[in-house]
Amino acid sequence: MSHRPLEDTIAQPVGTTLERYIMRTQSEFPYATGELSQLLRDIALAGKIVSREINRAGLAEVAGAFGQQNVQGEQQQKLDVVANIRFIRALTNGGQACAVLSEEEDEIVHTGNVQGKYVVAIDPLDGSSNIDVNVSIGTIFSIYRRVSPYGAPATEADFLQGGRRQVAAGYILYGSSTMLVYTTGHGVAGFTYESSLGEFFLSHPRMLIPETGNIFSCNEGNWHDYPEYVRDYLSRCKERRCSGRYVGSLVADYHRNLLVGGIYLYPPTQKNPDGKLRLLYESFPLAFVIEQAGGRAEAGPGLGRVMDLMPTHFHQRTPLFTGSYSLVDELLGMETT
Ligand SMILES: O=P(O)(O)OC[C@H]1O[C@](O)(COP(=O)(O)O)[C@@H](O)[C@@H]1O
Ligand SMILES: [Mg+2]
Ligand SMILES: [Mg+2]
Repeated sequence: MSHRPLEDTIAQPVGTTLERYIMRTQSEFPYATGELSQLLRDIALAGKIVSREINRAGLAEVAGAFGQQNVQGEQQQKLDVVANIRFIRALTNGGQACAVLSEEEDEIVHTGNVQGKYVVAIDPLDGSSNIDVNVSIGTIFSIYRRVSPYGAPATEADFLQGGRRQVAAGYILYGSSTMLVYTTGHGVAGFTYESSLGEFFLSHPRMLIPETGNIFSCNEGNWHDYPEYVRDYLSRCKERRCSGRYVGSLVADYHRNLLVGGIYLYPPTQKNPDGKLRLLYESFPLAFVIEQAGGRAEAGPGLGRVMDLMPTHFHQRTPLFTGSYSLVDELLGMETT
């Protein structure tokens, strides 16, 4: 039996852990006093726990519906509730977040950390319709520095600051591997979870989306509801023999396009005239990441960049067109042709 020379084993670096990367890049954070670093660690910790829960998704105790509806009128899945509890608990115990706004909660969740300088908006489990069919799902998060006074509970204003006031944002993808991807406004980095070591390792430094791509991603079942410019754009993609790819989990469709180029579209439909996706904990964080990766995120012709939208309420929705710069540019150009 041939033994790998010890040198080879020792020579193999384990890589940069998330912990080490956060410490190394902490100086980039405004106010760089370690609180935001701790917050990112808390999110990563909850992500590891939720990843473990998701790996057991087929087992009765975590499979299926929870039997309650959330504020969006959607049936909550058990894992929606589990993920929601795990993230809120980690953010509460971590001490840096004074409040959390979650897709699964009607109102702000005050953590009791009134000295905490940050608030977090979160989609604890994205792609809920795919949980029980073993298809990739995710978590999406957005972090703001609070504007309300320290020492008092957070206020609505802390969450309605607008996309440009995010200090950090990202997502966790629970797929063939579990990945954490985030930005603090200094580029985008991706980390892959090595569960046997319980560590996220830097696997995708300086993520940049290709300027163009050959993939369009949307639920064509809504074709008849789509505005004409969207149908025209999709027809043009098909004439160009682009590939249609739609997982039905925003994080999974978005991540694929971020790596290989492409465009994700969730236009307004009759059922959702403002689009389906939520501004504060789906569109804003993914818009921040895609812009930092050289891509674009738009709400549609005449509505402008997602990051420039000013929110008025917690669970508001927005159309979303995001991905490779030239593909989104082309889509916006359709309206006038
Ligand atoms: O079934 P549809 O209408 O295509 O919608 C799918 C979209 O809805 C979502 O599932 C909404 O997110 P949640 O699962 O967090 O509610 C996205 O992940 C996905 O892109
Ligand atoms: Mg979602
Ligand atoms: Mg969700």
